[in-house]
Amino acid sequence: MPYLAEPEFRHDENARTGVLLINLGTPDAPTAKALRPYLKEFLSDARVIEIPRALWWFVLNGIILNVRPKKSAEKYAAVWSAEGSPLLAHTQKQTKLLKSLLGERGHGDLVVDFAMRYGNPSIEGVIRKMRAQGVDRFVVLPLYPQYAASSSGTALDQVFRTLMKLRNMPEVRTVRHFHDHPGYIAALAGQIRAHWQTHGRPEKLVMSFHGVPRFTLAKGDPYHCECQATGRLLAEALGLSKDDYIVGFQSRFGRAEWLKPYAVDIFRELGRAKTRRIDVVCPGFMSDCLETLEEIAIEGKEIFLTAGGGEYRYLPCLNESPAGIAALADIVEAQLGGWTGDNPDVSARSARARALGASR
Ligand SMILES: C=CC1=C(C)c2cc3[nH]c(cc4nc(cc5[nH]c(cc1n2)c(C)c5CCC(=O)O)C(CCC(=O)O)=C4C)c(C)c3C=C
Ligand SMILES: [Fe+2]
Ligand SMILES: [Fe+2]
Repeated sequence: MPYLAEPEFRHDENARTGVLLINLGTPDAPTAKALRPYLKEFLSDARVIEIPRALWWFVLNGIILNVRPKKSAEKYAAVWSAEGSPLLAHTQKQTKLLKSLLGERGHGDLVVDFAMRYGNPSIEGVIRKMRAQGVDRFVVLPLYPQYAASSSGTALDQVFRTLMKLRNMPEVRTVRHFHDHPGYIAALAGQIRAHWQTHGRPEKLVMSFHGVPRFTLAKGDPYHCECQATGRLLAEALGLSKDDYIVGFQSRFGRAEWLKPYAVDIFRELGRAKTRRIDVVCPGFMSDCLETLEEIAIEGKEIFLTAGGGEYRYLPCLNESPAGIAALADIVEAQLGGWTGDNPDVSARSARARALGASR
């Protein structure tokens, strides 16, 4: 087995705990040239595209990678900022803020970092970096509130693939979802309530989640149910009745049926019904990204207004909001049980080593 190079084992070092946040990843630039390798890595993942590999290889390499990079690059260019990709910029800031909040809560010894499932910084690269900093206990937190095999599942796969290459296996705790976490729901509700205090309430609140192929539901993926649960809990927190809100699914890819109702159909139908105002939130995304800023804030608005709708307001994701960061800190803290302070094994070992040294 070809192991990765690791620091030499030391008797006298305490275990260090690391928090590894994982997000999806994003191209290095909003250009077709940068999109191609990013899409190739993403769409070659068997957790994402579940059709026979040989057939998919021809479709991906023969059609998709010749057409999609240019089209997607134009969309990315519409949301790219001076800080680069919004997804990357938000994830970087969230990591910093989380580290500082955990420090304020007495966990200043934690190593906190982030990696991307596709593109840079890679999961393997960041795990190696954290190992070099002495981390041998990992809390892994994919930044997806709802579990899907195609998001959280594949992020964890990549962590485990990396661990397979380590001789000295670290301890690992993984967070598979937080779709019903009270802090997360309260953070979402607080942000929406604050918006309504200033701008009044809409006729309908649309909660748009990233879609997945419909067949994954029948095959046991909990994603659909977790999105519905988040929607219900958020509506309860806001005191909404069934008629006040609707849950939909966006970002359909390919021709297969995906989870319904499709967000685009909701926008069109609410527009046709001359809805006075809709507010749109994307609770499944912890950060604004291409899917929220382009597909929902720009395209969705156009569909609604063109169909005859009145006012369309897109409300940002949690991003750097203090309540969102506090929810992440709560989730991490819940995983730290027994992992903080000195490792008794190591303390005993180093005391023995010191005693031995003194007696020589
Ligand atoms: C929120 C969780 C996500 C799930 C579940 C998910 C499933 C999924 N996605 C695709 C295809 C694409 N998604 C793309 C972008 C994208 N997807 C998510 C999140 C989930 N995807 C995010 C956060 C982003 C934005 C990344 C960014 O850089 O801002 C893209 C790339 C863009 C494009 O060309 O449209 C593709 C492709 C599938 C097929 C899938 C489930 C099967
Ligand atoms: Fe996606
Ligand atoms: Fe999209």
